Amino acid sequence: MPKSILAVNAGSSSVKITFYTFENPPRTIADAAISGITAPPPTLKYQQGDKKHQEEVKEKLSTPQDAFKYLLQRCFSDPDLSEVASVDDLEYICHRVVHGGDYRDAVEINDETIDRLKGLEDLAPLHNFSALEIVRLCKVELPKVRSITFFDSAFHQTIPEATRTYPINQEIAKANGLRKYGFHGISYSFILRSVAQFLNKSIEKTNLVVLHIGSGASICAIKDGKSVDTSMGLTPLAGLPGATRSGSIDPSLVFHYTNEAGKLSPGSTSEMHISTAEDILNKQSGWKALTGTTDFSKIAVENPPSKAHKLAFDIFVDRIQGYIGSYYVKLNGELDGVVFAGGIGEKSALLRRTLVDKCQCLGLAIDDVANDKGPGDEETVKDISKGSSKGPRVLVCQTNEQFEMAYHCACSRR
Ligand SMILES: Nc1ncnc2c1ncn2[C@@H]1O[C@H](COP(=O)(O)OP(=O)(O)O)[C@@H](O)[C@H]1O
Ligand SMILES: CC(=O)OP(=O)(O)O
Ligand SMILES: [Mg+2]
Repeated sequence: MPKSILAVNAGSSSVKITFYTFENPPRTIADAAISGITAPPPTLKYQQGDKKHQEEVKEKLSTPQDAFKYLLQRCFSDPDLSEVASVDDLEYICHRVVHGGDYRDAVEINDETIDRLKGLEDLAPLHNFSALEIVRLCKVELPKVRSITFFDSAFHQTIPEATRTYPINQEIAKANGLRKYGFHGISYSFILRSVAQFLNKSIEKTNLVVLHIGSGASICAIKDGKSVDTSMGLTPLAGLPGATRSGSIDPSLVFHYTNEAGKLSPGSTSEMHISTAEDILNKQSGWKALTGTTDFSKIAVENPPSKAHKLAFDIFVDRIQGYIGSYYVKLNGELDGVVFAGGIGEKSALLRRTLVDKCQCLGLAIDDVANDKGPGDEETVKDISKGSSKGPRVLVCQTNEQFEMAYHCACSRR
């Protein structure tokens, strides 16, 4: 039986896995996800071909490792999933790790790299912990399967020095790795390749402003196929607000918010240390703090249920508009398109319409029918620009981080 690739995308409250055939391009075999690890009961979503299934999980799954083990077992024991019946069917496991520090590329896990990854955990405990726990688990429990870690930050290694440097003491900055790294790069890499192909252009000649907006949101300026700026920074907290994140604020704010800011947060564990300030700005802010919901589909509606919902929507539009303007100028107005991606970017016609309206002066215009319809299931990129528009294209791209990892794994390791 030909071997397969398993791609893992672990967050703090969810673990998504996808099995692919080990071929170029990879083909999806099955998709499974556990969400709600931090707010039990956890939910399992499972998709294999046309078979879709969702259920509450009875077992206690309190860590990402538990969720990952449960998902593997579930898939291996499915009699309809003969292509992946045991660990012996796996050639590679690809892991999405958000913070890759100075890594410019994906790395294979061995004793040496696992030590280097430990250093990254200190830089971004909140974002790397779950993924690295699963990487460690695979090394111990699935030692025969090779693990590759792909980093969100690697795509942004091309950001120029003046953009990535914070104006602080440079000796301290260098010693502690304090600079802009940027994230969502696995997604940006997928979007760039897909959009360049859609526009029939070479990647090296493609200039875009891309919005990856989901529960974490960021925006990226791509010039000649390279990231030249992005809104997230040292950590994924900077830039745009998100489901529970504040995005950029005056850094002094948090010391006026609470005098406990520098203390360890109650959410810290013996393995993962997080300050109260980080906890407030990463987990107790954003849409949740403003409206009580983390679900942006309840906020992006024509008639918002409260003033707070309307304010949350307007704040998001305001911040994104500011970045689009800034990146348009950084790209010297020479952009092929503005691309909407991520759960919100792909699904919210209202947000796309509102933003394009606000950016009319840049020549952006959409076709309302195409925008309302959005992309079909099998449509990776959809052009929603107005037919007569001479400005940059307005595009929607259904991004896929798991596929991107499997694609690079299959391309480079066959
Ligand atoms: N129709 C919609 N309108 C607005 N937001 C939506 C819609 N459908 C889903 N979303 C939002 O997309 C976000 C999830 O985005 P996604 O990129 O899938 O997640 P994650 O960032 O966790 O990977 C959630 O905030 C969800 O509410
Ligand atoms: C980097 C980041 O914010 O990731 P996510 O959107 O998956 O939370
Ligand atoms: Mg995501």
